[in-house]
Amino acid sequence: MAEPIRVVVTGAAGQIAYSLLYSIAKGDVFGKDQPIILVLLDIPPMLPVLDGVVMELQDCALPLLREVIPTDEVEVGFKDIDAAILVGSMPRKEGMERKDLLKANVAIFKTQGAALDKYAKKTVKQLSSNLQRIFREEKSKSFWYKGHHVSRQVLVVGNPANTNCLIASKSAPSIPKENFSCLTRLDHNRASSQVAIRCGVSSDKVKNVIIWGNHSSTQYPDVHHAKVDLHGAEMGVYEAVKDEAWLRGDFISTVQLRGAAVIKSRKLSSAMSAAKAICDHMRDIWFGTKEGEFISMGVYAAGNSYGVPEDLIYSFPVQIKNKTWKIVDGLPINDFSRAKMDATAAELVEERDTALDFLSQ
Ligand SMILES: NC(=O)C1=CN([C@@H]2O[C@H](COP(=O)(O)OP(=O)(O)OC[C@H]3O[C@@H](n4cnc5c(N)ncnc54)[C@H](O)[C@@H]3O)[C@@H](O)[C@H]2O)C=CC1
Ligand SMILES: O=C(O)CCC(=O)C(=O)O
Repeated sequence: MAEPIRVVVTGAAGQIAYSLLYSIAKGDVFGKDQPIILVLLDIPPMLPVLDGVVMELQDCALPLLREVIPTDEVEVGFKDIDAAILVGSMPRKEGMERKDLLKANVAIFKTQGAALDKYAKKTVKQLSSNLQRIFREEKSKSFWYKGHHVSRQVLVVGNPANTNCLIASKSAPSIPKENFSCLTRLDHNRASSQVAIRCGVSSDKVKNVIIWGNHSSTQYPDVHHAKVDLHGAEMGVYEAVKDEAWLRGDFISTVQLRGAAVIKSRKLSSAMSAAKAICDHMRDIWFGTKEGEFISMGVYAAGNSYGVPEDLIYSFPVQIKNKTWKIVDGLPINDFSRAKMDATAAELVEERDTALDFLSQ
């Protein structure tokens, strides 16, 4: 059996982690033969709660789970990690926008980026030499050579996720920007599911929806390139749904505002579906996306072919192979889509500038 990998989850005493940790520990993310050391990072007042989570994980008697390390120290949390899932931060309450969390949360991601830079450094050096070797070996395979190899992955979940991810990455200058991504898979899953329900098919019959931009109410769920398998016949979503007004109206706003709708109803933000999306995101990084399919994730925008400003973490359609992600280039974009992609980019520029302003004070 393989050597154990070390996975840190921050905010490990919180509600998302409560669903997430079990799925990771039982092999849903990194594979059914991959032993795991789980590192649980939270703040000092939550240590007693973490003790309870450790007890429960032990009580699950999961064969892949080799060790559980609860801690409130970043130097323990981030040491030699193979994957970091940064959930820990404040969630919004009813009536707030996610960007209202900027001031409270961006400072956390600055500190954690700096800690990753410092304590995950050894593995990062290893990544750089891996990168060089892979680039040498893969030079002839043009498509994936242009992608970004990621062996030590940092996924930012805490909101506002895109901007927190950008700040964490900027605070970790020795770690390649390609190692950072933020979660928009929950929005992606919501969009697929809405189309599937509308068409009366299961959600696996819908592929290639795209979430462009920010994990916020300006995000653009786009189905112009998506396909539905409608009882054996594959067709475009517009053709399958036959209701352009819905696709351009309520479909988009339902996905954009779903997080707020869940908060209104549960008085707590999405947790089970967020944990499932984190698993989908990480599993696709580890094992690759299906042939001919793409998924959405927030990645560093440098070099994109869609005219999105470069110094942002923006959600794009992405394909992944051999732990190498690549933005799907060259999809045709109509005027309707262009306007929405630009609006969400503008919000991200504003969030980034506000965050940098807070951090410089
Ligand atoms: N990107 C996405 O799709 C989604 C993002 N979220 C975001 O995820 C975050 C967490 O949500 P929940 O688990 O529901 O919140 P929660 O309040 O249940 O748990 C958050 C945990 O983070 C801990 N924490 C706070 N500061 C920390 C720090 N500096 N280091 C380590 N841990 C720290 C808290 O003590 C708490 O245990 C929120 O910001 C929420 O808005 C939630 C759902 C989806
Ligand atoms: O909406 C929020 O602020 C928290 C949860 C979340 O990001 C979501 O449900 O999409």
